Amino acid sequence: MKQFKAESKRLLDLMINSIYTHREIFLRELISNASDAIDKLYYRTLSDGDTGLNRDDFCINILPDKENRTLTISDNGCGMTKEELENNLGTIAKSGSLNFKKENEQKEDIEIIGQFGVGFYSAFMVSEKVTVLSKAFGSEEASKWESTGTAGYTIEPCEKESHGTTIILKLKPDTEDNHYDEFLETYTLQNLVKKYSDYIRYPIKMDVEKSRLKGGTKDEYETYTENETLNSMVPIWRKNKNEIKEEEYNEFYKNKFMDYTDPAKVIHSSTEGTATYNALLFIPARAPMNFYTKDYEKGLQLYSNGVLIMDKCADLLPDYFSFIRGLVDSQDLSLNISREMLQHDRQLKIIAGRLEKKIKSELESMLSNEREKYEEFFKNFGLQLKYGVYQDFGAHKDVLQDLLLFYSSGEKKLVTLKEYVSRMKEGQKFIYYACGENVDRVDKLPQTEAVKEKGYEILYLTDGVDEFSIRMLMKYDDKEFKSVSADDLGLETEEEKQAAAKQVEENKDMLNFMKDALKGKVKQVILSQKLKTHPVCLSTDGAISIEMEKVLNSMPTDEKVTAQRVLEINANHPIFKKLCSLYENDQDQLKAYASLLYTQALLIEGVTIDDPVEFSNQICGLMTKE
Ligand SMILES: Nc1ncnc2c1ncn2[C@@H]1O[C@H](COP(=O)(O)OP(=O)(O)OP(=O)(O)O)[C@@H](O)[C@H]1O
Repeated sequence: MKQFKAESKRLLDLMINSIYTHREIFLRELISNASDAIDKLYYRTLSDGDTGLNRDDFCINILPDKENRTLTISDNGCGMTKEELENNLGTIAKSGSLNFKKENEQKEDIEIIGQFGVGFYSAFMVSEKVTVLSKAFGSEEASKWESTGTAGYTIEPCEKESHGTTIILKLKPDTEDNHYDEFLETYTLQNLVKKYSDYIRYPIKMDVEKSRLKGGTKDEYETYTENETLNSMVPIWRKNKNEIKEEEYNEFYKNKFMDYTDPAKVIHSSTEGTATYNALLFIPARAPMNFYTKDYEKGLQLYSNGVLIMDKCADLLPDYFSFIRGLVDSQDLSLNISREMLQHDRQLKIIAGRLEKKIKSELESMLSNEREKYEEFFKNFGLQLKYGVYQDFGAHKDVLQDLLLFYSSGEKKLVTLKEYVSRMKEGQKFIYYACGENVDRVDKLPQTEAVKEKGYEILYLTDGVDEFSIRMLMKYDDKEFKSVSADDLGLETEEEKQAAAKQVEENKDMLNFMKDALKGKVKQVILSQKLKTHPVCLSTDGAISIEMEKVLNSMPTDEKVTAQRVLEINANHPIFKKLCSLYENDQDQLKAYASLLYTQALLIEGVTIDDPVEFSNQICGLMTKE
């Protein structure tokens, strides 16, 4: 049988130019390799007993050299023999690290990063020549591997004092669009280490030039060089919860997610089993400025073995919890070659599912134990939860319904649906709600009179999305929601209903006359069952309410919707008698009255009226009538 031959040159070309989208990750890859090499030697130390090595001596060094345009990354890890150099760096997709992992599978705490055998070649994205000097631990000889990329490589013996590997990158010349020399800037290198390799477990060091006040002077400065450790090494999320102080979490959050305020809540969880991960999540104390805009990007940082894989992994959070900031670190992820994407999202789905449950239970416990704090949270992010109920055709309503708060007419504060139901009166069939711009306005709505008179609580819905969410919920604890503007509020007895029907029948002609006078603006004019002292109000027939009409029509589309309006008149109000008498004696005046009453009802609902000037003239007409 013939063997396939890897077209090395083409493969390398492919590798260099198409695997990675950000060339800056070459540094992450080389540092990860160095960390793997140190890990391997360290494990050997553990199993072979005394090798004369001390864990504290292990480190990775970065050395930029602007004059020669080189960037050197060196480690004092296991190093490579000539054969290993040949095997590992001469064969694309050959990973010594993967072999090591397989051979040491039974050992605990192995956190080797490499697995694909391609990361090293990312160096060619920024380098015209790569030189590797390596000396295997315990060997006397060192070798030099050198390559300019697709043309091949050379290996020859060389001098190297101590064990480990030194990689020298000769950076490509700058072009108009590509400034490779940015990788020689201290600032860039510091940032890249912080971004991708902050939690590598060995120190990553670099000489950094600093300035200080010259001894004995007050305003003279001198520069000096300090060998600085660039990474913080210990990921706070891997520490034991009991050992972390609140301030430590807060500082971490503020630095990492660039917020000025301490988070409202820290959620730190570690899980083993089907998915092993550490998660450190935060609920911000305030919604970011752009939170409710298109610009806001949800997602958690995703680390694999302490190396940053993705800055905003959206799949880890459902939209309704998009306010959560934080990170997840897992060894179990199926990474693809570039570590820029995940291969299969099964593992990710399991983690996301667990996180969702965890976030929900944290919110629930905040709601029961820290009510004030929860209300503050709800002020910031409640809208997102309400959108969540409405989104995806209500698929998430069960998850979210107990996290919602609405203002209650009875309690005069925010209440949960559960609390509302627990206080429902005997015989109360529905959960009542009323919509409007703000609590004060809703409180004054004439439609609320009859329900209030019964001593029933009403939920005041003041956000545009509220009624949509409530309609999506349909029921809570088997109790239907009912708008106070609905035609049948379920408040009357059978006799009351019959008496009302009789009264409507008796006044049918007048009510129809008024309807015609309003020229199609209302579907019906009826005698109201919900008004007690107020003369008039508006209700709707059909699926769209006045509030929904307002919300839908405020959206930037050309299509406008209209709620089917019903004008309700209070038969117990003196105006009713007046209407009856006008119907008998002055039908022209009745037309004007119908229009006036309708406009008043619109104003009460907070709907802009079409012709305020005409309204004003009509009122003045009445005011000056002798
Ligand atoms: N600094 C180093 N010290 C010792 N061995 C190294 C070093 N860098 C690379 N190697 C060896 O070369 C192999 C290939 O490295 P490369 O970065 O291409 O792949 P990898 O790290 O195994 O996998 P991945 O593509 O997932 O990063 C490694 O598996 C390792 O055996």
